[in-house]
Amino acid sequence: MSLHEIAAHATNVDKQAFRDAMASLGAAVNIITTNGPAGRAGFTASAVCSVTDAPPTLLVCLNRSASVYQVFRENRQLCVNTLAAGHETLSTLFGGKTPMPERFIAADWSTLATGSPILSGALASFDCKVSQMVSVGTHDILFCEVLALVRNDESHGLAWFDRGYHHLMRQEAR
Ligand SMILES: NC(=O)C1=CN([C@@H]2O[C@H](COP(=O)(O)OP(=O)(O)OC[C@H]3O[C@@H](n4cnc5c(N)ncnc54)[C@H](O)[C@@H]3O)[C@@H](O)[C@H]2O)C=CC1
Ligand SMILES: Cc1cc2nc3c(=O)[nH]c(=O)nc-3n(C[C@H](O)[C@H](O)[C@H](O)COP(=O)(O)O)c2cc1C
Repeated sequence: MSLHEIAAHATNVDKQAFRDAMASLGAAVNIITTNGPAGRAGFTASAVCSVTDAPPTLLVCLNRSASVYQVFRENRQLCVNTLAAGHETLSTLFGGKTPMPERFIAADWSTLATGSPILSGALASFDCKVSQMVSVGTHDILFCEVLALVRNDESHGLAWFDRGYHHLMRQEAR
């Protein structure tokens, strides 16, 4: 019996029950981009989290069956672009099935340290090198060390909650 089979037998919680419960965890929405020897690619991700500030590191969970997987695996550098209110259409474009050139043509991009695309108007863009990749089930966890970043403190935020987009308003100036 493989480790995966043991894990599947050890729980009575099926995939759908897990997803239904996960739909109640609100999360930031991000477009993860890369450019390098393997080419340019990008996808939408809510599975992004801060790991440590020394060295500044975050993690991104990427499904190994995604069309973009090999490009990210080979480039080993990426940018986490945290989306702002108004980026819903862009998020859906990068959320699957759309050819890569059509995804990128829909917005303005620049570069910072690694050459990965930095999205104009993102709330924050974290330009990173991938320091470690760990496989868990269907996904790889990419640990990403932040080499450079830019912030935009003007726009409101965007959250993915209950399978839909929601705007997060900034506090009034205090
Ligand atoms: N971590 C991931 O890989 C995520 C994938 N998605 C994908 O986006 C599409 C739309 O998602 P929803 O409308 O939120 O409905 P959904 O019912 O597919 O997912 C509900 C929640 O379950 C979690 N989830 C979904 N698929 C997952 C996966 N393969 N591995 C780990 N967690 C997963 C996420 O927290 C998601 O928001 C689906 O195709 C889904 O697979 C969405 C969010 C996270
Ligand atoms: C709101 C939202 C959040 C998503 N979060 C993730 C994620 O965290 N990890 C992941 O591997 N895929 C996630 N996906 C799915 C990927 O964006 C999608 O599989 C990716 O664009 C690759 O699609 P493709 O294989 O058609 O190119 C998410 C999709 C949406 C709409």
